[in-house]
Amino acid sequence: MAELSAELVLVNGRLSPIQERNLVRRLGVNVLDRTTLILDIFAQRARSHEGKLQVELAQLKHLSTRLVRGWTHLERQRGGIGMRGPGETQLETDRRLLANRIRALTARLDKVEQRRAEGRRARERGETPLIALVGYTNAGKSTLFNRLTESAVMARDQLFATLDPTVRRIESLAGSPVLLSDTVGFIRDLPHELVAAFRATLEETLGASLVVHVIDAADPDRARHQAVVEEVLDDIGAADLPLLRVYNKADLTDHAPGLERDEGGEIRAVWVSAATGEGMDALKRALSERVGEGRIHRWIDLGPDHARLRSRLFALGVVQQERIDEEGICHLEVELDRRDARLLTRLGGADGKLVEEVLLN
Ligand SMILES: Nc1nc2c(ncn2[C@@H]2O[C@H](COP(=O)(O)OP(=O)(O)OP(=O)(O)O)[C@@H](O)[C@H]2O)c(=O)[nH]1
Ligand SMILES: [Mg+2]
Repeated sequence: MAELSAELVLVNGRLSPIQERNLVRRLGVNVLDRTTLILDIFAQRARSHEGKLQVELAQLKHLSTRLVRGWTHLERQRGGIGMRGPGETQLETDRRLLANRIRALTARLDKVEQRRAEGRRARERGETPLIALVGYTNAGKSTLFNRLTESAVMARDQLFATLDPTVRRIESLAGSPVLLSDTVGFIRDLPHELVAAFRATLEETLGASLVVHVIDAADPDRARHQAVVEEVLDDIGAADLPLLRVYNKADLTDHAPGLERDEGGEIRAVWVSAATGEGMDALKRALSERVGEGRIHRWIDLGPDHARLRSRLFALGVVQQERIDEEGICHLEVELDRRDARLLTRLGGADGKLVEEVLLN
């Protein structure tokens, strides 16, 4: 946390134009607000093509809001960013060029995102369950990811060490293969431009069968950071996915590594140290116990009045086999996420009721 907070003391909050100009003079830089700073860090960390595009786009969008709002007083001091058209002030030229670049980047990002969505759908069709690691920045997600996959994703004591989602296949975690994803860390008061920029990345999480919330157990701000992450999950619509809380860095606390269960025997949390490897067996047990939980695998019988439901199930690609008996009743073997089943209840009427009774019970 140290890296950013020293600078934040200086720049947090909105500055008046006069304060801003004085700071520009004193420091000789234009990096003056929290968003610009975070974006700067993001720009240094982005590795993938998509990550770089997302950061550049967010930077330009942010710059353009500042051009409109607060930069007129700096107009004469700056060189500007391109050739001035006839009768244009420098500010107008800057705005026009920015708008062009933003459009071009948006178009390129749309394409990249489309390709990634296709990849995600292909994965879903493949039906290998996805476990998504999420958590506040610096909680230890990448270290844990490396432990679980025995791979070497960059783990560092710095904010946003990971910007691009990484997905690996683990052959034998829950007895059967699973996919594990490591994603960008969340942060308190993430400026809304950034939430928008990384929405696509965060939405990877929505495809997960199990969300693993990695929490830095030794963080003095633990409760607040934990709440922030769960609010963001709520925001992107991931609140009703199965969630497992993992308290990492147990080595820095008095708490023993291992499983915590509630009175009903349900796993409440797991304490681990990704750094020392303590608690990893307990974590693996918890993951395999919980990952199947969000899946429904059963037979459903559909009469002729359930044609709509039948076609929706086929469209979702969740039908494993179909047998039609002499009375014309379709017996379908389906395997799907509880979440998808819940969405199907929106069909309402007899279809919704059947989903409720047969799939969700
Ligand atoms: N003592 C201790 N340190 C740990 C543990 N797990 C991770 N760390 C350290 O915590 C720091 C952050 O770890 P990362 O794995 O990069 O954290 P992250 O959540 O991926 O961070 P971002 O990608 O920035 O969101 C690194 O210095 C790790 O070495 C642990 O169990 N114990
Ligand atoms: Mg990381």
